[in-house]
Parts: sequence; structure tokens; C-alpha cells
Amino acid sequence: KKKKKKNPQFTFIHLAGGPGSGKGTQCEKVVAKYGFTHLSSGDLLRAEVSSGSERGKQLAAIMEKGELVPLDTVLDMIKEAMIAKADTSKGFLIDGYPREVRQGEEFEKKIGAPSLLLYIDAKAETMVKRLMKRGETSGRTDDNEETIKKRLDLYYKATEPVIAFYEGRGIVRKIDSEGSVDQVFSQVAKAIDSLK
Ligand SMILES: Nc1nc2c(ncn2[C@@H]2O[C@H](COP(=O)(O)OP(=O)(O)OP(=O)(O)O)[C@@H](O)[C@H]2O)c(=O)[nH]1
Ligand SMILES: O=c1ccn([C@@H]2O[C@H](COP(=O)(O)OP(=O)(O)O)[C@@H](O)[C@H]2O)c(=O)[nH]1
Ligand SMILES: [Mg+2]
Repeated sequence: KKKKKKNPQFTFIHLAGGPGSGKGTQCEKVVAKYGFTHLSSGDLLRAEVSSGSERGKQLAAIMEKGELVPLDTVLDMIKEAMIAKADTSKGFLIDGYPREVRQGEEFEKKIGAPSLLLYIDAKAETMVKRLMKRGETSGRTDDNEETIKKRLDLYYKATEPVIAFYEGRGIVRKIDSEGSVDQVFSQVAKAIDSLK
């Protein structure tokens, strides 16, 4: 029996990469050029924390430690945000999700299959440097040395396998993010243009 494709009217592009690799920075530029809708799971979680809700308080405790919020919570938030934008959006940039292989599997079951995964790759040393710098002004409680170390460890353990999972499907484009923002973006744009 042929399986019906979920949500074929939308393009889904995942961005995976370590903390501070530059996912958010690149997404802003993609939005400006291509008009896709940017959904950052981290930003959605931080918005819930700022709301001061009971759920937000629980999330804050997890994020401060650099651990992962339960799968269903994050997926529900992404889904809600997508529904809110579904009328006006052609495609979604999903930044920082999936964080682990199971999250990728659930996304496909409940939302749809991605056409591209942009793997934003930077050295650990580079990521730490950028995050420490960002921490001077970001106000993010997780931009401190101890939590950055935990986020990196978890990235290598849980998130890198996601990239291998999608490599098997041939949709991964590796982006070298050691250069300037514009150098990185020219690689990102090439990968997106190759979709058409
Ligand atoms: N030199 C250089 N710096 C960058 C580049 N991209 C991002 N940065 C800086 O690195 C820091 C982290 O960038 P973000 O875009 O917030 O990184 P992120 O991957 O979204 O990180 P998380 O929010 O922690 O997931 C920022 O302070 C940026 O100014 C880049 O291509 N080159
Ligand atoms: O899908 C997600 C996205 C974020 N987080 C939590 O939110 C924090 C910040 O995530 P973000 O993507 O903003 O930053 P990164 O970890 O890439 O530096 C993480 O450390 C996690 O605690 C999570 O659990 N699941
Ligand atoms: Mg970000």
C-alpha cells in the first residue's frame, strides 16, 4: 500500500549544528532572501520560559543545565507554531531540531519529511569562543562556561547521530561555518538553490 506523503505543500529544511555554530544567524539571512518561516525550537522554549507559566518554570530548570526538554513538549510547540503560520508559509526552517534521532522520526510521522538538512559545522573551540562572547550580552542563562560544556557534550552524543541518520537518505549538505557570516551564507544559499 502506498503511503500518502504528509504535508507535501510545504518544504521542510532542518538546521543541525552544535551550540553557537551559527544556526540562528544563518536562518535570519535565509528568511530575508527566501521568505521561509524560521522556527527555532530553542527560541520557542525560551518564549515559554518568559511567559512565566508553570511549564515555563520546568523548562527553565532543564535548559539552565544544558539538558534536553522531553521530545513531546518540543514537538507540540513546533506543531503549534507551524499551524499558526500555515496559511502564509511555503516552507519552514527548523532550527535546532531534531536534537536526537527519535525526534527526527517523530517529526516525520507527525509533520512531514524534510527535503534538506543543513549541517552547520564548526570546531568545538570556535563554538565555545562564540558562545562566551555572546554570553556577554545575550542574557541567556545557558551561555556560561559550565553549561556550554554540557551542551557540547550532549550535541556530540545525541545530535551528531541525527546527521548520520539523514545522510543515509542523501539530504545532508555540510556547511563549513568557520568563516565569516557571508561566506557561510553563500554555501547555505547554494544548498537551498539546489532544491529547485
Ligand atoms: N565569525 C562568525 N561568527 C558567527 C557566525 N555565525 C554566528 N556567529 C556568531 O556566533 C554566535 C552564535 O551564533 P548563533 O547564530 O546564535 O548560533 P546558534 O547556532 O543559533 O546557537 P544556539 O542559539 O546556541 O543554538 C553569535 O554571537 C554570532 O554573532 C559566522 O559565520 N562567523
Ligand atoms: O529542541 C530543543 C531545543 C532546545 N532545547 C533546550 O534549549 C537549550 C537551548 O537551545 P538552543 O537551540 O537555543 O541552543 P544550543 O543548545 O544549540 O546552543 C538547549 O540546551 C536545551 O536545553 C531542547 O531541549 N530541545
Ligand atoms: Mg540559536
